[in-house]
Amino acid sequence: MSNTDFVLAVEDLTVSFDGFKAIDSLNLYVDRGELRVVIGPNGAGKTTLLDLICGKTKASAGSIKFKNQEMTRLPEHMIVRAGIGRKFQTPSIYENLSVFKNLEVSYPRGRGVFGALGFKCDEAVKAKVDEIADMIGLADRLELEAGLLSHGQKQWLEIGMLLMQDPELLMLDEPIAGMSARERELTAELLKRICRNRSVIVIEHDMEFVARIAHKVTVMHQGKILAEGAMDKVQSDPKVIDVYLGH
Ligand SMILES: Nc1ncnc2c1ncn2[C@@H]1O[C@H](COP(=O)(O)OP(=O)(O)OP(=O)(O)O)[C@@H](O)[C@H]1O
Repeated sequence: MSNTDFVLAVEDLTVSFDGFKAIDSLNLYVDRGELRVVIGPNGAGKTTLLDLICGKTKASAGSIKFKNQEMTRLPEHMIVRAGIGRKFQTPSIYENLSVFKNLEVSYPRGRGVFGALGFKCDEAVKAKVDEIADMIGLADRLELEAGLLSHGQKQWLEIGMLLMQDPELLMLDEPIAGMSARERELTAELLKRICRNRSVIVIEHDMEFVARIAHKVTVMHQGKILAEGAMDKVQSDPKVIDVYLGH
């Protein structure tokens, strides 16, 4: 494929586990500044797709281009460095460190030879922490121990930790699981702010939330794309109703 303006271009992507194709010749194109939601029944391959993009799982065949650079042969840390951030379902914050420290240690400079926790905070890092804390709504919680945050706030902190690395593509797996209605609302607002200057891929089952945030929806089924487009178009697609929404 020639160079494209897409931030992410996935082509003919396939991964087999013992002969079973969890992802089967899949094509996916994500624009800069786009918020894409991936939906589909259990086992459709949604999580596996994100695992492939972030390098956690290696493709059997096909191509994943991020800003026109091939990712499929890169190790995970190089993919992170290229600008792809991934949040898993279970939060991985440092519970006994403050919100400030959690953000500070996530600044890329902190991963040096002295270890993540050892480096000195300078003004640039502090400014970044303040900017991100503001974005995730935790500016007035900076000194609080992260373990004392609410479930929703912990999820936002983890998103903030990813944002400290300024990813151009952020991928989130079911970000509102276990959240209250108010936290869901705030998360929708947060995601809208985040995609102003980066692309976001979200896996989600809650259709009300999907409708609120998605620019475009991709429906997966059996490792392939069943439908793709605007939410209202996808929602009224008989194929989608048949395999997913009708259940
Ligand atoms: N490492 C693996 N080894 C073997 N099979 C796997 C592996 N990872 C995923 N699979 C299989 O691939 C299929 C797709 O799984 P995946 O978790 O990607 O689906 P999903 O759409 O994210 O589902 P859910 O909505 O339940 O999270 C499933 O049948 C799963 O059992």
